[in-house]
Amino acid sequence: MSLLEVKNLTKNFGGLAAVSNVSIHLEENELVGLIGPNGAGKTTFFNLLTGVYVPTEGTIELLTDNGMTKLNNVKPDKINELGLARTFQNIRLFKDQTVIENVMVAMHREQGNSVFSSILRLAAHYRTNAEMRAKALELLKIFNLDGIADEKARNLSYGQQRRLEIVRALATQPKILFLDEPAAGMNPAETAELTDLIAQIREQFDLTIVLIEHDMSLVMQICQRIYVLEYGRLIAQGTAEEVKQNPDVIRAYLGGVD
Ligand SMILES: Nc1ncnc2c1ncn2[C@@H]1O[C@H](COP(=O)(O)OP(=O)(O)OP(=O)(O)O)[C@@H](O)[C@H]1O
Repeated sequence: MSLLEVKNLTKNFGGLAAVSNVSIHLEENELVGLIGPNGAGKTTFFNLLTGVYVPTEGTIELLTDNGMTKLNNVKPDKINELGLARTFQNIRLFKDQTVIENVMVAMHREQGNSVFSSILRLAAHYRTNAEMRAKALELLKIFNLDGIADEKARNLSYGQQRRLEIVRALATQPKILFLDEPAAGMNPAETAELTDLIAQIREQFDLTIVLIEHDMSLVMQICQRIYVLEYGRLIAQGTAEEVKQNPDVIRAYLGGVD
């Protein structure tokens, strides 16, 4: 059984099929790339898997303690609780809160929707605020952000803000992490550092990671499998080598759409 099974997923916006009949599977602890020209449907696909959009057709099923559980129609908060976390193409931080506050808010979210139950569970989980802070600092350290934990998020460099977004997603203790263009706007040195970090957190947290990325070298370097979308349809899948040589992929990219 796969960790996540997506079958014949379709999302129509009026007459436009942004995602059309796409089937994929994700296994435990793998790093998978999702690529394709601009407008191919990559972000829409993430939005479907994380509950932002309800699919027009098809099914999304996650392996949980109760077997395969259907995620169609499940709200984003609940999906997050079930173990799916994501970052966004446009950075979404609480800019006027500090770096560590941004992480601690995300840790709260991990505990559920109801404030009351969240407080009870939090109390059991992290007995003190200090304990929670220590946990947040541990995560920040991995991303070399612990030294600026008390800085306002808005004062961080672009690359640091992108890394903080990943820490926030990790703070919800996901099984699957969806990263939407994590290296966008980064310089080559920052991108190389991020590439290593993504590979490292997969190991360390036993995660499955799905990556949308325009930086092909990043995708080709670290992804074990790659899915390619074009005009909402899945046109290829396989290893980096297989995908690179696929005539449909070459045509899609040389077609000048991207
Ligand atoms: N909420 C929406 N309403 C209408 N059309 C939408 C909506 N969201 C996306 N689309 C359209 O669906 C198609 C796929 O968009 P999407 O953003 O998923 O592509 P993408 O592969 O992530 O592109 P990019 O690489 O540019 O981020 C595009 O034609 C887009 O204009």
